[in-house]
Amino acid sequence: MASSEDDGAVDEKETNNKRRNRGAIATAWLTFYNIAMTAGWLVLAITMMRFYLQKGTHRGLYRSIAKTLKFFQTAALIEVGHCAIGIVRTSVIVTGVQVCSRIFMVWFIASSIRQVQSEESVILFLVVWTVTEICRYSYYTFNLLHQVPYFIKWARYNLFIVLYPLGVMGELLTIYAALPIVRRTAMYSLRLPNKYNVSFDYYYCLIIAMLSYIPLFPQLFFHMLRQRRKVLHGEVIVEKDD
Ligand SMILES: CCCCCCCCCCCCC[C@@H](O)CC(=O)SCCNC(=O)CCNC(=O)[C@H](O)C(C)(C)COP(=O)(O)OP(=O)(O)OC[C@H]1O[C@@H](n2cnc3c(N)ncnc32)[C@H](O)[C@@H]1OP(=O)(O)O
Repeated sequence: MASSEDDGAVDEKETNNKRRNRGAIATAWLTFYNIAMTAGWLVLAITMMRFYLQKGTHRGLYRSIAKTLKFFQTAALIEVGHCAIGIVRTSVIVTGVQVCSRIFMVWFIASSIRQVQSEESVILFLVVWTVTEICRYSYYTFNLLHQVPYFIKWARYNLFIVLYPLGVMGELLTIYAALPIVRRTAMYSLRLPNKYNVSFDYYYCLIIAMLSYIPLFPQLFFHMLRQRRKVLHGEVIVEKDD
């Protein structure tokens, strides 16, 4: 039977092999990608702070950052590609759900429904996403350089305990605020009769999206708790492949 020391050695070898297998080009690309994303979210943080300090209100703030937000949040789709081609050791499903739900919030709620843009809940999820992403992408960058300052590691694997529920609250309250507007305007909906003979009601689609947080959010949260135990406490966690 293999001893735990042997297991540890095998584990370390596997990690080194995976790092070596990633190759210099992939590492260079990931470093560039993470630096660009950290910079993008820093720009968003600075723009939001400047807007609030100058205007003294959150009204109009969303419009001032909409383009930058759409660009950098949509660019996160590349991460699903990273997982799919195996250059980062993360689940395609976990990353896909996280990224797609954010893209949905940005494109199909906050940017499409002007009336919700001045809701406090929008500012809540924007601030939470911004803090999270600055910590996450800077952690990945330093990790690739094998020099992670402890406070960044600490922030990456502790802040989410508070920020994740707050972000979810901001997102759900925003979708909730959108419901009456969507119902009134019948936006993105297709009513019968029509030449395709298909009906689609965006209002019910939003209700289903809200309900889907119930099974999906705990899975994302517990995934992060497992990552936290692995990174901060060195626990070896055997994850099922996708
Ligand atoms: C389409 C209709 C949708 C309808 C709605 C559906 C609702 C679904 C509910 C979803 C709720 C989401 C709510 C959410 O939006 C709210 C918020 O985000 S609030 C803010 C707080 N959020 C967080 O803190 C997010 C935390 N979660 C995550 O970070 C994600 O789980 C994930 C992005 C997937 C990251 O997890 P991951 O498994 O990657 O863990 P690690 O970060 O520890 O990374 C593991 C290893 O991979 C390496 N890695 C990963 N990415 C990179 C990269 N870009 N560059 C380099 N390396 C990378 C990382 O370093 C680790 O490597 P190693 O093990 O060698 O250290």
